[in-house]
Amino acid sequence: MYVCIFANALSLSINILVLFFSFLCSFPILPCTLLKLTSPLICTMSAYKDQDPRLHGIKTKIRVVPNFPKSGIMFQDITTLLLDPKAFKDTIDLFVERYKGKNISVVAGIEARGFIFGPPIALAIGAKFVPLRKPKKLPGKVISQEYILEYGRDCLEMHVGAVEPGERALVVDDLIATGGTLCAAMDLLERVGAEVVECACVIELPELKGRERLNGKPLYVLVEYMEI
Ligand SMILES: O=P(O)(O)OC[C@H]1O[C@H](OP(=O)(O)OP(=O)(O)O)[C@H](O)[C@@H]1O
Ligand SMILES: Nc1ncnc2[nH]cnc12
Repeated sequence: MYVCIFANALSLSINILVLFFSFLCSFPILPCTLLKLTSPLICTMSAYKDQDPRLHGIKTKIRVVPNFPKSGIMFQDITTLLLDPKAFKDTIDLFVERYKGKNISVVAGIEARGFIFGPPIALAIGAKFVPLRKPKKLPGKVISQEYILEYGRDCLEMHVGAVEPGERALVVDDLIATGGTLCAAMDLLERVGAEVVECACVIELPELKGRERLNGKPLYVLVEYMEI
């Protein structure tokens, strides 16, 4: 009799499991939801993978100019995005939604295009804005960091005293290519004792593998551009 009760219980459990899985399969959307819940890395590093409806509009407003400033470079021109107030606002809003309430006290923007996106984000999240400038532009005492670009060499500088040890910083730029610029920016901030919480860019050129140069520091981008 006990064998019979056990066999019935087993068969009931199998039936419940079969019913549960058939139920899951009748909702094709569910596996994506589960993937989102179980793999935050995939979902948080590139907003595009989340398919926020605003992202398509942003991507379509970025103009690609072949062979600028040098032959072979596919230049990502964000000036066309700035011409569209909705797409520009959506860009800022997406970053603000991500960083509001994260206790970030400093937004460091990289010259020149990080100066366009950084200040509105800083104001909206209640942080100060610190410009990281090209050499000999800042009048006060500075610290400097050299780096190598997709098309040349450059250097970034930051005012001494602009950022205090222990501050939580967000680095903002329009684009990551090789990652050299973001590395230099993070080096400057970490040299004065700040904690870089994340780097944020509108565009990533994934083929240049800049993300891999950031020593595991999180990078959040809105759109990716593949050259092929
Ligand atoms: O990931 P990386 O290979 O370092 O390249 C990214 C950097 O290149 C571009 O700036 P650029 O140096 O052309 O300066 P600009 O904004 O002053 O024109 C871009 O705005 C980033 O700051
Ligand atoms: N392809 C690109 N477009 C715009 N800015 C860049 N900085 C480095 N590479 C770039």
